[in-house]
Amino acid sequence: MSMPLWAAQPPVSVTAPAKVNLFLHITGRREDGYHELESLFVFTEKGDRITVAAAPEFTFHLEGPFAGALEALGGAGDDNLVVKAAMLLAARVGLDPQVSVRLEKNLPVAAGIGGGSSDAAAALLALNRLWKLKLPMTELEVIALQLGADVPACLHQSPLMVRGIGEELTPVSLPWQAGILLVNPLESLPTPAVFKAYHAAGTVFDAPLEDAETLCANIGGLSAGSRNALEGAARVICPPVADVLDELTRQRGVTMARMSGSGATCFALFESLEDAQFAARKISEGRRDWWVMADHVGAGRA
Ligand SMILES: C[C@@](CO)(OP(=O)(O)O)[C@H](O)COP(=O)(O)OP(=O)(O)OC[C@H]1O[C@@H](n2ccc(N)nc2=O)[C@H](O)[C@@H]1O
Ligand SMILES: Nc1ncnc2c1ncn2[C@@H]1O[C@H](COP(=O)(O)OP(=O)(O)O)[C@@H](O)[C@H]1O
Repeated sequence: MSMPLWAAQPPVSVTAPAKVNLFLHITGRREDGYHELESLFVFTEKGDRITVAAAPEFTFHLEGPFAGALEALGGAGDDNLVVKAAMLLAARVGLDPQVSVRLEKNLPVAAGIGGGSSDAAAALLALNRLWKLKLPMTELEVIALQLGADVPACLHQSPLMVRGIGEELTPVSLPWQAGILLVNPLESLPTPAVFKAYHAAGTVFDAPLEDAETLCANIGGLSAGSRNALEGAARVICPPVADVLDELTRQRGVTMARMSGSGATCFALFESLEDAQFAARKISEGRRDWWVMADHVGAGRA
């Protein structure tokens, strides 16, 4: 098979960071069953890693500490969101997907931190560069939404207010930065199961916030004036969520602790990265069966 013109390009690598919902309100439900959200998304620096390179034919290679977990959930082949993203983008621009795609899976799977969504978004960003497509963000967002509700937001990799089912995006500039510690009890929690439990517990939708930007301007206000609407449901179907939150709340320098997305990953914000790293060491010593990751979040561009 002949090689395409862009075959001389060097490989492109893009990090797929963890997405953290600092708050997650559910404001309604559409007729197709999807929920309308109001949520503040922030992104870590560390995450999965996607590398794409020109190749004679399409290949997909999965590696990293959570490759086995993803394989067990059936995500090692054509169902991987990275593969789907590559196929969708190639079809959209009329190219043969002659590309090798490598995914280093460092983030836990089905964990409320959008690993799959972030991988799909990173694959779109990487291929947009490798294939020199220069598609604008707005066009990538339309393709991304076909891959999952969270995928358009994950293209941005910086703080956003997210509404609708995930397609209404407002970049926010947070006047603070914080250390963050993510902890997952290593029980995967599928998103649809959590939404189902949320309904079983009796639905009370959150009212849209009057001034979300002011609420997010400081962590105290954010903690007191918002919540994760799925946390109660996740605690019921996955009791270790409560243990993780108890452990996080107990750490030195914590300013806020909460679950992210549909769980089971929970996060704590700290005054500094050092405090988050200290707590990471302490928690991993006591709970070797949990996944922990310290990083920092905040700021962002307006
Ligand atoms: C809940 C959130 C919050 O950020 O995150 P995660 O916990 O998945 O990380 C997201 O909205 C998840 O987005 P994403 O993971 O892309 O969802 P999709 O694959 O599109 O949908 C998975 C399932 O979740 C439910 N779903 C998802 C999004 C939404 N706004 N309403 C829903 O009801 C539906 O049952 C759907 O079948
Ligand atoms: N690259 C990928 N990484 C993670 N999960 C993936 C990927 N591709 C497909 N999936 C599937 O998507 C589902 C949700 O995974 P993930 O995005 O990690 O969850 P969450 O949105 O709760 O954080 C999993 O059941 C998994 O099988």
